[in-house]
Amino acid sequence: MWRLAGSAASNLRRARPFSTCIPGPCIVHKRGADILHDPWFNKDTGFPLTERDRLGLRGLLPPRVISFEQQYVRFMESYHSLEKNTRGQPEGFVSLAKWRILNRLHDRNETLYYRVLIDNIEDFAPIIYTPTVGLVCQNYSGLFRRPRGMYFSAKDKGEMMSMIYNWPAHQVDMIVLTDGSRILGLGDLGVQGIGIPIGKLDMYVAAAGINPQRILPVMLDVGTNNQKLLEDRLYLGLRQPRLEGEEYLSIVDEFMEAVHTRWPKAIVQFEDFQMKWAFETLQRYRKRFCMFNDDIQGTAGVALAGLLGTVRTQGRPLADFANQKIVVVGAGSAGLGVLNMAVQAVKRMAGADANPQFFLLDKDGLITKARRVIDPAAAPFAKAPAEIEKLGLMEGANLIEVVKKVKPHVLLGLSGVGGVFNEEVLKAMRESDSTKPAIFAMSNPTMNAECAAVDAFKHAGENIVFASGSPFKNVDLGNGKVGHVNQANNMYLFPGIGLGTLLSGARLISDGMLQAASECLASYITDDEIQRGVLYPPIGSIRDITAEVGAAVIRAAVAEELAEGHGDIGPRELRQMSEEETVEHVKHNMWFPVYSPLVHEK
Ligand SMILES: NC(=O)c1ccc[n+]([C@@H]2O[C@H](COP(=O)([O-])OP(=O)(O)OC[C@H]3O[C@@H](n4cnc5c(N)ncnc54)[C@H](O)[C@@H]3O)[C@@H](O)[C@H]2O)c1
Ligand SMILES: O=C(O)C[C@H](O)C(=O)O
Ligand SMILES: [Mg+2]
Repeated sequence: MWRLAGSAASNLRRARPFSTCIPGPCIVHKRGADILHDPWFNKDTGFPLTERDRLGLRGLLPPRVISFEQQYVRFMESYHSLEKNTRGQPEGFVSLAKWRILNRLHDRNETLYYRVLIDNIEDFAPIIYTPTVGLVCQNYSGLFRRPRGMYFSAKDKGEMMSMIYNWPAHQVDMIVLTDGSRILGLGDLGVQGIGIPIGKLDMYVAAAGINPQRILPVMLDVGTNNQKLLEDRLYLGLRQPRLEGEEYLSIVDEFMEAVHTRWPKAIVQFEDFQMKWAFETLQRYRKRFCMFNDDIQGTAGVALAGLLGTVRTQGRPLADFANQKIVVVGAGSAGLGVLNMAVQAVKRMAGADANPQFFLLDKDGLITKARRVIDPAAAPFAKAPAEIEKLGLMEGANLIEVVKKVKPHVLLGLSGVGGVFNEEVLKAMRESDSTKPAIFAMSNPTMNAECAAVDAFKHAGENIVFASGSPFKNVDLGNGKVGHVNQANNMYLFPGIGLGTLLSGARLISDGMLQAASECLASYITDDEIQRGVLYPPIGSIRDITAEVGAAVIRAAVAEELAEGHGDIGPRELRQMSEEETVEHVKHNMWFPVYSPLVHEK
């Protein structure tokens, strides 16, 4: 019987798996030192003596066998002493040191890595995901020690069909793909953007229980337009300007064909593509491949769930969403994705003729039909000049004017510009027509957030509802009152979208499946939580919420007759499952990190 000390022990106990599946033996095709160097199978000092004999490991490890639980405690102790030893150091330095220690474990022993990640997700998500992952991408070429995932470059044209077979796993379920052109709000980071697919897939394992042997982060390196990187002698990507037009698309086409040939049912999540390619590739592939764009579609679902929550915080019926005045700052892939989904929701609630009160701004101010050059994707949301003249506004009006004149219920930022919700803008939100004005500063990472949580409560008032894309601490409002900070991040949906699609066996991801995911997230929050300004569940319960979202996606796929089944479970069985049974089915299929007995096979 082992004993654990302090919080490491309680975390480990609290996070017992809800999955009942007992892992069977795992077949390995290697022996000896090769196993110790393979993070998928390595157990470090945790190999039992019988296994050491069976796998040719005797003598390659110190004699004492250390249990999984002891290894866990040991890691957490070294993590906590790192925290102690770096106290008072600059924030970026500390975050990178934490990322390094986690990354070393990731490279060495994935089972232990994912166990500590799942059990401590609240503390570790800000390290392996936003905001630290942004810093990691910015410094990737210098931090690089070992490769992770696959790199397809413009120089590999014509070779991808054979290259895809270089990946050692027989089966891949989930791929996250980027071309590095718009990494968070940090711009074009070229090959260094690979950190994002890695972080997203870590969330897939932690939140959705996707087996880490079946995930694949991919970088499509078509060059970079980041001059600083092109001049950096340590830069690890192609030192050439980005491919454009047909040349670019032919590279993405070739990659998608190669993936589809080897793993016809793998799901591809497009991540952090600059806007023009984000929309173009979504349109190009969504009917042919099982894919989605997380920044357009995942973000939209999370934002819509939060927007519906804000209607509830005002004590109004959900149908009142059709009357909400929402100012969206940022007309890129994320902002337009949100508006598309929000308009669809209004039309469902108030009929096709409804005229949503949504206002869209980009770097040139309020977008109206009077604008000379307008992006086709933004055109449907451009206001008619006559309509806004009534409010005393005109084409290109700046943010402060718009907020003062519109008095919006919600101010939502997806601009990538840190601090654009300045003191004046936030103070103007005090005149909002809502009893509970909502401020969503959704841009990432932290320094690119439109405002910090503390400033939002200070300037816009204590009765606001606040959400940000990157985590902020709750705000102490004095007198025992707390301003709750929500994290409006697509991490609440993409893992469930991927897992639900996988288990449904659908060959494509429909709008209905995405809408079901968003509605499921929206309905997860109780009235009591809503009263406290809580719009999203705590990240500590992300595995639970992902199971619910996954089940909602499966049921939508079944209802639309897209579900073809997965493994032993066919479409008929899926159709016959009740709502609760579907959730149980999803939970049962979530991978959970424990050491499986290893059996060698040649
Ligand atoms: N919280 C989340 O889940 C989430 C999801 C996706 C994207 N994001 C964040 O949203 C941001 C934008 O992402 P994107 O893919 O839409 O980028 P994008 O480059 O496609 O779009 C950015 C938009 O912001 C506009 N903009 C720039 N400066 C502005 C200013 N001063 N005022 C008003 N608008 C301005 C641009 O004109 C453009 O329309 C990034 O920081 C990203 O990290 C967050
Ligand atoms: O990566 C995130 O944290 C969210 C989102 O996908 C983004 O691009 O900012
Ligand atoms: Mg993204």
